[in-house]
Amino acid sequence: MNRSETLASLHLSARRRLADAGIESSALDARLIVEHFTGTSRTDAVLRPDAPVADTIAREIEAALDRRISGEPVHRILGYREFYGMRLSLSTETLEPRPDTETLVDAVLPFVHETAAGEDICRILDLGTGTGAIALALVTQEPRAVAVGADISDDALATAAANAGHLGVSARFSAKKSDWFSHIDGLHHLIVSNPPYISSSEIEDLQNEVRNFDPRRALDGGPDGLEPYRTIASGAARHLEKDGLVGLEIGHDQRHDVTSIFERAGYELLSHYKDLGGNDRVLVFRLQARPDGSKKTAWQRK
Ligand SMILES: C[S@@+](CC[C@H](N)C(=O)[O-])C[C@H]1O[C@@H](n2cnc3c(N)ncnc32)[C@H](O)[C@@H]1O
Repeated sequence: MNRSETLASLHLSARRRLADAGIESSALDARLIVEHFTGTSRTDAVLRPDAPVADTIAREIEAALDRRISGEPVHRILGYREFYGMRLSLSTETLEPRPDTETLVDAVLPFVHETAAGEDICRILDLGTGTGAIALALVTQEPRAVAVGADISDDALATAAANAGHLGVSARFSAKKSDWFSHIDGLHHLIVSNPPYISSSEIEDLQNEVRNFDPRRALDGGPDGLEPYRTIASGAARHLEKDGLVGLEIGHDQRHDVTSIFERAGYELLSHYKDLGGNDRVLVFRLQARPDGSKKTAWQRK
């Protein structure tokens, strides 16, 4: 790039560099990078194409394009990713939240609203919270909801707490260090989790962008990818309110395995959901045992 750049020339050269390097999403990634480092929007690119861009900024963009070309995902370079309409900061030990995970939020949100309407509160536990994505989406959508976001990573917990602060929901979100349930107290109406669910041996086959930039601890579900589900199935009942639910993201081929793990632990599958790509992605369970004969709520009968 030469050193007397305008917004339009930078957009064009960035797009060309990424396309020439064979980056699949070159147009989008180039736009996101240029907008981020110049602090401009799509409207600026249309209304002020000749706006001059300082050399220092052009050099930052060049460095970001180099990182993208060497395989780093664009949102890692930007340091944030949008999830459920929120801008969430990322850090070294957080997974980039994925659009598929929004399916889990959509699946449990009606229950969160219903519980909050009936109880004036809905207590949520998000196991393996990462950036806080799932818990923060739920508490921002339901003002009476409160959430504990648990993770084993200090870095992830600090990031989740900072994200809660930026979203103005710190009073209703607490980040808690816990090895799954090890440091969790109290009863929750809803337990949600998108645990690591890739088998250890499959991790080496993942796309470079996932394997090299998402933290291994966020991906590795043990020898068969199911270990975290076994741990959650065996511990959840001690932390669930009566009539509480467990909502889980799963790998596309794990519906039957995860269902039998939870059925063996005394749960029944209430519903399952596919992601936008048509893959099995979310399971919602409730405890089978109902010794007091209490009825399912309207939401649970749907
Ligand atoms: C697939 S990521 C999900 C992150 C986030 N919930 C999301 O959906 O974007 C799994 C998360 O589980 C956390 N984790 C891994 N092992 C854990 C454990 N033993 N106890 C608690 N959290 C754990 C990882 O640090 C990571 O943040």
